[in-house]
Parts: sequence; C-alpha cells; structure tokens
Amino acid sequence: MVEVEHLVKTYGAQQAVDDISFRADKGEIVGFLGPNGAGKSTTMKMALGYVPPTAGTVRVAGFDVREQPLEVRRRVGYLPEHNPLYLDMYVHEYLEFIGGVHGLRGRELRQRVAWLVQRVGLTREQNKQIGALSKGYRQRVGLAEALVHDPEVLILDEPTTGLDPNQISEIRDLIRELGENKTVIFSTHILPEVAALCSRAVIISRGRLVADAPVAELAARAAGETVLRAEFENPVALGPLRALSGVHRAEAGATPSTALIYTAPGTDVRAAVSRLAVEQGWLLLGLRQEQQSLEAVFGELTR
Ligand SMILES: Nc1ncnc2c1ncn2[C@@H]1O[C@H](COP(=O)(O)OP(=O)(O)OP(=O)(O)O)[C@@H](O)[C@H]1O
Repeated sequence: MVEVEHLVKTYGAQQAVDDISFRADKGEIVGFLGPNGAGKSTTMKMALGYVPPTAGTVRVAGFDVREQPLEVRRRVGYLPEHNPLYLDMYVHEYLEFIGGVHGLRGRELRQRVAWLVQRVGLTREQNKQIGALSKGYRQRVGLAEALVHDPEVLILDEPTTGLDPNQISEIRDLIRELGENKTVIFSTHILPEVAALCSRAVIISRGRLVADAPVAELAARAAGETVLRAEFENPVALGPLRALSGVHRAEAGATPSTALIYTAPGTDVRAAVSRLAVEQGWLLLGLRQEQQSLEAVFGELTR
C-alpha cells in the first residue's frame, strides 16, 4: 500500500509538486496521468526516496520514506522512464548481477533469475546481449530488474513509451497480471492505456491533483454526460447552479468566471441557466453545450 500525504516539492521558485495526496492499495493498478512537466516523475522519485520532499509524507506498507528509506526500498520496485541497462551484458548475466546487488547468492540467486525470466517472458531471449534486444524486450528486462526482490509495490514511469502496438499490448498484459497481487502505480500520457489497465486514475496538472477517481467513473463522465460551459462576466456561486433541476454537478472551469454544468445526455438546462443568471443578477456571456470524451475530460482537468 502507498499513501501520499500533502506532498510538496519546490525547486527554487518552482512548485513542481504542490500538496498532492492519494493512496494506492494492494491489487490496485493506479494510472498516474498528467501533461509534460506536471510533476509525475518528481512525485514518483519522492515515493522512492530518491528525491527528498520539501513537505509532506509518503508511506509504503506503513514505512515513512524519510524515516525508514531502506524498509521502503525493500518493498518497492521501480522502472525508470529511461531504463538504464548495460547493453553489453547478457540478459541472464545482468539479472544475476542485479540479484547479487540485492544480496541473493548461489542457489537462491539462480532460482530467482529463472523465476524472473519466466515471469516476464524472457525465456527465449535470456542468452542474448541486452543491446541485441528489441525495445519491448529491453523493457521486460527492466521489469525483471524491478521485480528482482519480489516487491509489494511497483512504480513504473511510462512503461510503454517507445514500444510498438504489439509490444505495448504484451507489456500491458504483464502489468495487469502483476497488478493482481501487488500495488502498481504507473505514469503515462496515453489515455486508452489507463482505460485498458487501471482501476483508478490520479490526474495531476502543474503539480496539483485535479482528479482521483475510478476509471469507470471518468469514462462514464466522458460517455454519459453532457457538459454545458457557461461563461459569466464575473465568478459566480456554484450552489444555485447545482440546485437546478437536471444538473448532476457544477464546477469551476478553466477560469473562475466559467462554470461547467454536467447533466444527463439529452437534458437541456440552457434556458434554466439563463433564467437563473437574470434572477441572480449575473451577466451571462456565453453558453456552449458539448458531449464529453475521455480526452476532453483529461483536457478539461489539466488545462
Ligand atoms: N531537478 C530539478 N530542478 C529544477 N526543476 C525540476 C527538477 N526536476 C523537475 N523539475 C521541474 O519540475 C516540474 C515537474 O517535472 P516532472 O519531471 O516531475 O514532470 P513529469 O510530469 O514527470 O513530466 P514528463 O511527463 O515530461 O516526464 C517541471 O517543470 C520540471 O522542469
């Protein structure tokens, strides 16, 4: 289990991570989403103890990453975005080397490497040099490395970037399997990946958490709702909008004077919103109704 609480990272004047909290439980695959520079890698590195937080805590299986970093490292496997592999080593040799780094020796080491090779589907490639492998297979070596100490938690930074569609689907199958009895957090830019793999999505934008919801809920939001974008001259109270008949919810849009009003598809609340604006003395500048897509939900949240 991973618990991130009020995590902050400041670089000089820049707030790379700004008060992020979320948790991921065993048996859960959590997609960690956000545009470039949102703070995903920084958050992951803080969860691993590689980067000290400016404020806040990360706990892995109850251990605080600052107070008990070794206990945390014992329980976390990490696949970095740029997977640094020794290209001139043979797969088998490399995994033995990594196992040795983790203190495995002799029979235990041999058994673990055999298990890893089988686990990540490297049986036919195990006697090749890493440099001779395709990107997809190199990524499997990286996953084997992350799994060498059979961690409870896997943190994967963009695990499918640069792979072809077949390799992507193979790596996804592997992550899905691993997620059955581990906690998996992985970052990605690819929305269908989240829909295909994750139970939950945590979305960040400019260092801030903008959504933490079951993927099914985000997808339902995308497919099953119509959103009415209302632009006012000044910021308005959302309460009266939420109280209108047929409105599921209302939230602030990209600017404080824009409101996003969500309804069931086919429900048209434009007239009601116009009347409410007159009653409240709000100057309504525009009303636009649109169907949501998953991309639109993401775009809206991370704008
Ligand atoms: N060591 C550092 N020094 C200064 N600024 C940094 C440092 N590391 C990250 N940043 C800044 O913090 C912000 C968040 O970066 P981060 O790499 O965490 O984003 P990301 O969401 O992982 O992006 P990407 O998807 O492009 O990998 C960026 O604006 C980045 O420039």
